[in-house]
Amino acid sequence: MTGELSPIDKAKFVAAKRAVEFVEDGMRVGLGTGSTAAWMVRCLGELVRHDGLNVIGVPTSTRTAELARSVGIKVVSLDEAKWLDLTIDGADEFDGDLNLIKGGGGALLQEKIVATASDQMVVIADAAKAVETLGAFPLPVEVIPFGWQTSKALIEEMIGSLDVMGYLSALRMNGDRPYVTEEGNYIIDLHLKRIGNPRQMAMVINQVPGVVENGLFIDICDQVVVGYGDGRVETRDINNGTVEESQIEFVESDNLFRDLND
Ligand SMILES: O=C(CO)[C@H](O)[C@H](O)COP(=O)(O)O
Repeated sequence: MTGELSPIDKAKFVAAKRAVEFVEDGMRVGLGTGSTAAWMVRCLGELVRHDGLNVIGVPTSTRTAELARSVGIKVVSLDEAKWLDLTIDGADEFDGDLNLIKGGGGALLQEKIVATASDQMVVIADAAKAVETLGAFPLPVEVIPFGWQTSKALIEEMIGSLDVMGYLSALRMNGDRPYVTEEGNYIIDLHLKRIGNPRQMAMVINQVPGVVENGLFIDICDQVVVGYGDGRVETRDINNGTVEESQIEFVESDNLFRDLND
């Protein structure tokens, strides 16, 4: 079964497997969205079903909620949980300060709210997500549909004076229609190539009327667990500056390795 996994899936899987070691009995856990987070939900489900781990999950999207329920994790809303011990989520990019770009999967708003409501955020990623400077991945900005073209023009105007290499922006599409988030909003992807000052960028973008949130996660992430295709895992901790290395074994399991296309 594991022979069917690509190196990138193996990297995502081992990062996820290591990250669920952070989950303790009785915790309320934010469950991220995306292909790496889906591995984490499956790994957590295994611990719930086979080891009797008692956790409550707060999902960041409908697809994560469905997956979590299907693997046996009890799911509640953030308002029911109120505060979380830990959130584990993927990212599109992370830098040396563990600042992130998120939202490639369109769930940035719920992801940011859930991560911010957590004592600890652990990001899981394959090594290709590590960058020196954020911005090669287009920065998603969630805007309300009303007047979105005006918001887009204002964003371009405001970020034009910041430390970036380009400021092309594009409305995210789903076929021939705008992509619509779970909150009914649109996403504008900013092709900046390089974000010299992510903190300033995040603040400036959120000043534009119509902007709901942007995909820059500044000072939110505590640890990044980086997976490699050969099973190696590095856990980088921003609070104590440590990098811990470990090796994760692939354990064949029909439950874990199904739905690879999630
Ligand atoms: O921010 C996200 C979804 O909004 C994802 O975490 C991000 O896009 C990474 O996804 P993947 O693990 O599939 O590469």
